[in-house]
Amino acid sequence: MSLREHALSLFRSAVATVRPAPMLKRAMKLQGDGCPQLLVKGQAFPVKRDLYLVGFGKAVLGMAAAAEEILGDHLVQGIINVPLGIQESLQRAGMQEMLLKPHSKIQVIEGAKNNLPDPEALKGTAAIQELAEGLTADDLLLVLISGGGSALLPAPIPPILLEEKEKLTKMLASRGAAIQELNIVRKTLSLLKGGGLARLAYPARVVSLILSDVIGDPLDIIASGPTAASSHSVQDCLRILAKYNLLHNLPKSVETVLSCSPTKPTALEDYSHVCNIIIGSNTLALDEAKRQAEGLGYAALILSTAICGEVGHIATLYCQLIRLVCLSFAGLGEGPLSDEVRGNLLQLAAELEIPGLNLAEFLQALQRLGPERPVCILAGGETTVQLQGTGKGGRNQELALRVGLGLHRAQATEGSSPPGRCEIIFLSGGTDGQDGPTEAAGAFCSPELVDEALQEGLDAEAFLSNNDSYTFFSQFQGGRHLLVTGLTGTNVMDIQAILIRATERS
Ligand SMILES: Nc1ncnc2c1ncn2[C@@H]1O[C@H](COP(=O)(O)OP(=O)(O)OP(=O)(O)O)[C@@H](O)[C@H]1O
Ligand SMILES: O=C(O)[C@H](O)CO
Repeated sequence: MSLREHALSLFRSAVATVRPAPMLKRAMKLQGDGCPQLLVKGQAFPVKRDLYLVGFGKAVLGMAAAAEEILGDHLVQGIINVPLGIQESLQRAGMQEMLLKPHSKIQVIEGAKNNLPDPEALKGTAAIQELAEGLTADDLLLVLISGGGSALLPAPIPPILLEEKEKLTKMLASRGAAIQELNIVRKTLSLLKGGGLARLAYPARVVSLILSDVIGDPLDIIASGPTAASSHSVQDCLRILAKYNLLHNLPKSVETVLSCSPTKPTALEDYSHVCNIIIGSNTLALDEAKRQAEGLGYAALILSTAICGEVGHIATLYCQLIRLVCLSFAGLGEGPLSDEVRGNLLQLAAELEIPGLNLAEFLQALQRLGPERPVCILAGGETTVQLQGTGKGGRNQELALRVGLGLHRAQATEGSSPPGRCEIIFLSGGTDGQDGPTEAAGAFCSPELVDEALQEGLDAEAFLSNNDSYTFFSQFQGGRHLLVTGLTGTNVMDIQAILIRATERS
């Protein structure tokens, strides 16, 4: 198998492990007939009367199908908001287990085309809101939450219009706001986000099962925390709007809502009826990829599950890591050249502030690896892209193209192939199967990409400067380097795999 096939198979197995059905079945059970109890990760919740289900997010269809199977007749009614086209896409992909059965008690509403709130998602949200409002103290509400939930549960506080909120979030995203910042703003302007759904469902017991797509798994940020106490205030929102220079041209309606927002977050006591439980994350997916890589004969290391920061800086980080491995394969793991690369990497890591990353320790582990076995470096997280151009792309394709360009430049300055001649493949992909508003999940690259593209008349750098990575990869070698999986029905952020093996020296 080629490195590329290995990378693809690692990506696929990482995604398979966080598919909704196996994950939900591992996490939840219904126990006892007379007085049934819902058991979630060791916690018991008595089902006193009726059991309801709501959900929103890219992975929620499969989560709901698995939940309905577990809950059986105890489930009275459910409503879920899921991405537009997901049922057809999963059907086409033969992923029947992610679809609801024909006489399901769960109503499915599809919306949020291209991960943006729309009137369909608004309609679904109104139905969820009505269901939550009608619950009593003896009811239990199971809430299924996954990434993409923010766009699928829009409820702008009047008089804010949906289009106004959409425009503002789009502007924040395009100026490089991180998901934390984006969702702090969304929470402030929404009825159901920031714990609003849990408050509406009171006095019913609320149990939320959450598939995390945010670094560090923060309950109040994932899908904008509709069932979690928010630790943020209107001042945090104002600070973010000021940071991105948006404070001075806000719509009147947004100004009105901001001026009436409570200055303190809601008290924790208001959430004593709620239990939020993370059932899946990027870590779970990367652990599986590592296991698979080892099975394929690689010395595999996980760099971090919290990769974040500007895409260009992360590309540099990966290029330098690749260089270090190649130097080590060439027997130059110790010496001035490697020391220089290590110094650059530590400097970069200090600037990037990737949560929990101990790069010095990682580099030591890397140094201990010999050239006998191929090396696999795995990482996960979510980079940010500051859009400058008008092209089509996503952060994974942009990252792959930048890494390709970086490896090419390094070769050009060294005047030869990487020392010791290494075969290298880099893959970056979104576990949801959709990278930005494109049909691809991500892309592969290698150090040869830039030269090969030039032979086809494609200038990688020009595409990058227009944020047009998707167009580049679609045209280059007939789209061979695009990672196309279709919607996967799950979502635990992005995954990167770097595979390197030593080749014969020339
Ligand atoms: N032309 C482009 N080139 C590079 N990145 C882009 C481009 N257009 C959009 N993006 C990036 O794509 C991201 C939005 O993609 P997507 O809708 O997949 O978001 P997401 O973060 O996966 O959504 P969620 O977090 O809700 O699951 C943003 O980070 C945005 O900067
Ligand atoms: O929906 C959202 O807000 C993002 O996917 C983060 O969870």
